[in-house]
Amino acid sequence: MAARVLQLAKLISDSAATIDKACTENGTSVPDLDAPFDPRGEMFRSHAGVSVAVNTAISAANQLLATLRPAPSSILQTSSGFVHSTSLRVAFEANVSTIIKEAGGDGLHVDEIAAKAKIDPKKLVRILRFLATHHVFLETQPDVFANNRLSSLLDIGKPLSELHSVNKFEGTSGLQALLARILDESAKARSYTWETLHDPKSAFSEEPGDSPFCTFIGKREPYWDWLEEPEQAPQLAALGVGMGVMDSMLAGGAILKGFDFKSLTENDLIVDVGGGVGNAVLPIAQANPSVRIIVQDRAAVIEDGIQHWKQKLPAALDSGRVTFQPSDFFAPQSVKGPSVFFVRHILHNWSDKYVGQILSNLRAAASPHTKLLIMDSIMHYVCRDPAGEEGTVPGWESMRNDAPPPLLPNWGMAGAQTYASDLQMMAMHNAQERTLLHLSKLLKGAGWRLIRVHPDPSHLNPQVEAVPI
Ligand SMILES: C[S@@+](CC[C@H](N)C(=O)[O-])C[C@H]1O[C@@H](n2cnc3c(N)ncnc32)[C@H](O)[C@@H]1O
Repeated sequence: MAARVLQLAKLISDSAATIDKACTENGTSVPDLDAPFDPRGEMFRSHAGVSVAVNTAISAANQLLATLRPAPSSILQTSSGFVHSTSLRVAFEANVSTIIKEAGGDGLHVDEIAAKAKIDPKKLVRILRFLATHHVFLETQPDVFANNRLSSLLDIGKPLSELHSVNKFEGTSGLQALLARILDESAKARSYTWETLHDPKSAFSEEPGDSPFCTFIGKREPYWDWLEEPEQAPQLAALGVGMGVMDSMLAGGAILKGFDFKSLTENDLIVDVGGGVGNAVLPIAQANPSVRIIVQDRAAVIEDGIQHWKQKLPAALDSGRVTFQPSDFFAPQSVKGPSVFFVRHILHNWSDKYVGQILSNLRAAASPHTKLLIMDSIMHYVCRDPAGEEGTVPGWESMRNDAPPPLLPNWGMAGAQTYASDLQMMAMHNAQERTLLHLSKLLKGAGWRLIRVHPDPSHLNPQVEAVPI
């Protein structure tokens, strides 16, 4: 009997039928894996029922793989997961996708790719073959490689001749900038996770200086401080652009589908706390031409932010409606009683001890009418959720949407990105993503009450709303 295997296979074939029917009815199609990435090809995901069908198929396919593959082979494959990131880094840093694209035609011989990349073709070919086996690049003829949907995302979209500049990511979607950081210092930091968790000096620490990243660089210097070293200028610039990837992935102004930013008037003020270059509030400023916005961040980031807005929305800067302000969120907040304190991708960079300080500083500056809006991933248990008191918060029900058995309740591989992000926070900052219950307790401890969750259609960035107690 292989009842479970048949059950998983049926979930996959039923999902495929749902996707096919939706595409046929809407005149769209599932993009070809062998063709370069085109954002318009993602249209099919918005048809009714398709996103659940896609998640079901992804979750079931991975469970089927784990069920059918010999267990020793599965665990060996998992143990060498780093080969994916190291191989991807070689292809990325050597600009292989751009070299292939600029050559035109149906693919390029590895000797020609390697000559342009100035690396040994005998070594490069094995890396490209490993990646092609995992659906990144195509080997169209022996030793000839072409771009496919995944490998084309390694191309920054600028000519090869411009890819040596420090600001090569400026003006891009940010995906490649983020890849650059993940494949470099993040990957290296993560490989020191065990050493850091095992060492009595760092094992139970909540300090950012005790992260696996610090073990890797060999000094207790938190990531944000390291980024400010003059020799890390390209890394700092890339991270600023990389943060914008969340916005390009949340196409269609998804940030505006949660909290009602459009109802704010010229009497309202949003303070984007730790706002970086102001990527998160840019769509808000575009959609609402009245609301005033202050973007606060470390002094080192402010000038990048101003330059970013000079390109994207100069009128907002010129009118003074949007301003940048150097600020430290561990010091008392200088802006009192704004309409909204907006905190995106900040709390997940800090351990509970520091999140308590950030939230308390904001609470001390809040008026009774101030709303606190937090955007971070919300973690789910892998098992079914017994839904404690957080289950009564408006919006939570539609966010916690368990997968049907025999799939993992948290949708397994279909939702795995948030778990990777959680461990990324551990590696770089000794910090974490949180469950709603965890966040609710931290809010309460700092004088805030959780009142609503605005689920995000893409599940990447729900908005959590709180008010002063
Ligand atoms: C992950 S980024 C998020 C940026 C922005 N909120 C967004 O969503 O695009 C974290 C930001 O926190 C800023 N930051 C780190 N420590 C800070 C501090 N003590 N005070 C203010 N900002 C800080 C960093 O400079 C960085 O821009």
